[in-house]
Amino acid sequence: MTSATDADGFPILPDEPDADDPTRAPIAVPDYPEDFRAGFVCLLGRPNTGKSTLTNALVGQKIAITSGRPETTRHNVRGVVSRPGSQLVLVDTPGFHRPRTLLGQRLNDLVRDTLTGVDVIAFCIPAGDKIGPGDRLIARELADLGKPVVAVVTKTDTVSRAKLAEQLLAVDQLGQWADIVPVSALKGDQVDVLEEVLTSHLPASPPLYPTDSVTDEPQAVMVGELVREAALERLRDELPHSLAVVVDEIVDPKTQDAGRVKGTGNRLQVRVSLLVERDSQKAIVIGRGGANLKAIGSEARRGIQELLGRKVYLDLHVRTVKDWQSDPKALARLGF
Ligand SMILES: Nc1nc2c(ncn2[C@@H]2O[C@H](COP(=O)(O)OP(=O)(O)OP(=O)(O)O)[C@@H](O)[C@H]2O)c(=O)[nH]1
Repeated sequence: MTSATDADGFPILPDEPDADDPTRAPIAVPDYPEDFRAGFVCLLGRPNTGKSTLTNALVGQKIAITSGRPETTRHNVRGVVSRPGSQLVLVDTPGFHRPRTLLGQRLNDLVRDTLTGVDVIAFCIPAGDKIGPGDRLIARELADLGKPVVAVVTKTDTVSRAKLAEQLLAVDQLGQWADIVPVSALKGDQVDVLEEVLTSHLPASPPLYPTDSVTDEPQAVMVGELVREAALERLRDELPHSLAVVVDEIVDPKTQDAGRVKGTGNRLQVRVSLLVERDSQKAIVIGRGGANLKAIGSEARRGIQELLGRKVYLDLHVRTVKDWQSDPKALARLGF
């Protein structure tokens, strides 16, 4: 077992969880109604079309990186919208664009991989942008997928009603859409309608993520993102897209039984698993003498403490799960 300590001398445990350790128990999914709907939604569109902002508006918290510059989103970001009768799992993809560069080609492959695993696709087209070859390219790709596609006309606050009506017509003529929804993520306009429409295209399914806490879930997503970002930053090109992050649990010793970690005081205990597909990747993530994992842990802990506004004990584990990317639903039930 490789072990490392973080900057405060607390252990960062990179090995398999102890099956008998009660703090490692999977998160229980509570009872759900029989007609519960749950599934994956992929937000798709050219760069800068408002996908990240819309993800944030749907989830209700800032979880994706947004910026005025195109193509800032380099990896999938998930948000979970839990309601009493439904659960939308949002997958935010990199911008879909013409494969001019190898990196572009890789991003497009990633987009296609993502699309095969989702239940409904939301295709984002800004209200004020003329429909161009990029949009037609995406529309063609989507036509062959056999999945419901909701055309989302974004940034409606930037145009007049007449312009919006014109754009809705143009979008209607662009392809076969399950629905067309105009929305302004910035103003929060029609975001609830979009949520309803997307949910209507989900299959009957038990919740894919724990539903007990609507407000805690985005927090866990953000914690996971911070760990993932720290890992990608540290590992750069060594480990491209086969790294997944699972937040196993967040325990507050002030209000919950804190388990068996001695010497961590009142720190929030955050347990996170890094999933890789091969043992060779596991060795990369851990690094020599645990150096990579230690650096990832320190960097992520700084961000998590800033996010949550309190001291955190971060417990990182690296696990090999063969081909975790191939079955998103099975993975979701594993807690991913
Ligand atoms: N006025 C207005 N601006 C918006 C709206 N949604 C997004 N924007 C702006 O459009 C720009 C791009 O938004 P993002 O959400 O980063 O777009 P994206 O599609 O995720 O971009 P990539 O990561 O490059 O693919 C940002 O400057 C946003 O503030 C909206 O509803 N109204």
